[in-house]
Amino acid sequence: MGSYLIVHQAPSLAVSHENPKLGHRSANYHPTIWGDHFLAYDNSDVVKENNLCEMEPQQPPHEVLKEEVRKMFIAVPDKSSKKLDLIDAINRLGVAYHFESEIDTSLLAIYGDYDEQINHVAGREEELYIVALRFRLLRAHGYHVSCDVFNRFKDSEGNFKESLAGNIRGLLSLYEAANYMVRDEDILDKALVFTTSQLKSMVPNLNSSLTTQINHALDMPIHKTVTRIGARQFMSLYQEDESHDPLLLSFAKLDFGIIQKLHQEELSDLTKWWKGLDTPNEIPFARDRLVECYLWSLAMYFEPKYSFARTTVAKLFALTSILDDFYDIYGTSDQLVVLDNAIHRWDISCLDELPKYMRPCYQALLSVFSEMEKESLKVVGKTKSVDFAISSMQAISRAYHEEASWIHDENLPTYDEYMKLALVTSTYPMIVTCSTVSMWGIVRENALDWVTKNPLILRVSSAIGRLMNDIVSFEAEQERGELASAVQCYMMQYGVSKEEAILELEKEITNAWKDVNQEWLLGSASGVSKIVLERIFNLARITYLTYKKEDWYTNSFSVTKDVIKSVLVDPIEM
Ligand SMILES: CC(C)=CCC/C(C)=C/COP(=O)(O)OP(=O)(O)O
Repeated sequence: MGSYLIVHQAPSLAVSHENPKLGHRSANYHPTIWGDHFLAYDNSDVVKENNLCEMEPQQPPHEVLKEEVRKMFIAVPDKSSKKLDLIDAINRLGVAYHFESEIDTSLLAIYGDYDEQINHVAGREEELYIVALRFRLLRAHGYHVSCDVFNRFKDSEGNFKESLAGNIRGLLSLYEAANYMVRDEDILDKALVFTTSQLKSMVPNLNSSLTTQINHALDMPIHKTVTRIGARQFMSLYQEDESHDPLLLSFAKLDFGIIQKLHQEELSDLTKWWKGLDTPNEIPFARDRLVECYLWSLAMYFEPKYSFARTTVAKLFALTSILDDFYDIYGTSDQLVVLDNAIHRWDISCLDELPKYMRPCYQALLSVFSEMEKESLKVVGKTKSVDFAISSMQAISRAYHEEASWIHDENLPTYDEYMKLALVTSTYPMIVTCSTVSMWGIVRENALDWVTKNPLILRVSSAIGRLMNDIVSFEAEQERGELASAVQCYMMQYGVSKEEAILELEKEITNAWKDVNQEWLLGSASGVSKIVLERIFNLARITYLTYKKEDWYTNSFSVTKDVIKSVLVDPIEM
């Protein structure tokens, strides 16, 4: 396998202004660090979705192990705390998708007994772990259980009992549970502050394994973790835990390896497609980030049955990233008018009107949606839904174009004006619409009606994306003439400093997560497609990883590289 690190260090992102007023600027983005790496994966030995029984020769068959895990799951009574541990491990190891109905049945029973079980608990410190775990698993699966269960761990002054201080397991469990808070749950706000400070203060005195575990949790709570990335990391922790189940671990590793091969094959095909666009030569000023885009799409859905949606959405992320660079960086005002019109006419005959450098991207865009039509015709016998997907792409183009006019006119909109467009250019409404259409046959038609109404969970996760992105990238964008950002517009509208603006926007992000949690619970209870809700949730998760410190999408020399390596390159050791 060839080396994937073509470029060994991040070049500066200094901007070159050929003509800042009219466009044709460049942000000097570094080239792809993956090159043709994924082309090298040989497709012939890939185990496909319908052939998951194939395995490494010395391993027990995948299906046999799966049935053993199923038996083990059924053998543990729902009333036992061991069941909660097992559900948690299965979830965190990334194999819950094999046991959905078993987990649902158990959690329904656990939910049925919730009040009774809680009444049995006297609030002893050692019970904090299990109370918090039960709460977390039920909320994660859509049950709106009450946070009053944590009252019993408070002292007469309403603070968490000091005696909980040494209870690492309980504190970690409460910390993870508190991340599922919705608005007006003061006790969970307090729990998060209390557990965070307690855990941080313990770190210097703990052994290295516990330190890793705590630092890891503080950095990335389970709730905000992308399943596939979390699974890879959790496997090592689980293996070190003396009470781990070797059979479950073997199954999880085997499953991870099989799916990794499928992902490598998909990336190999995508790389061939991407090479057809010849981005390094045709559009050298644009970000060449196919693999990073695939990671985003993989974060939304890793399971084999979503292969078509996953690859389609990866293509859309990659093409949208190029469009963003046309509008933000390189296109002149006149060229952008032609581009936006062509996207609105959605007709291959527009090709000749476009500047040469825009043509491959336009052509590829139209053909991705044609593939979507073909698939839709094949799966449900009609293509109407693809019109909604096209409209969502046209809406992004229009919004990008309006944003570009702010750049060219050196105009700073108010925060409210800015956010109206910026929620569209976050890409989430388009991605979720196209994703829903690409999952045809797996989701029901009314899911698309719901998505096109731009429900609250979609609006707030778009806000998380937009605000997190802007907080880490507004200064670099400003240097190259993109004045409008959430931070800048907020400062202007409210007459506050940069620091104050960022603080306020961070509060908005915290509240947005509470709304995502609330809408997850409400949506689950009111019959909204869980499959679609989960995609939106997962978008918020990959956003959190990508933008929590810097723009790790644009800069591939970052955690993104390590994550891609761990999920898509490094084989799993059995
Ligand atoms: C993986 C993803 C999210 C791909 C979609 C393309 C995109 C909009 C990336 C973010 O770029 P940016 O930070 O330059 O966005 P903006 O210009 O909207 O701030």
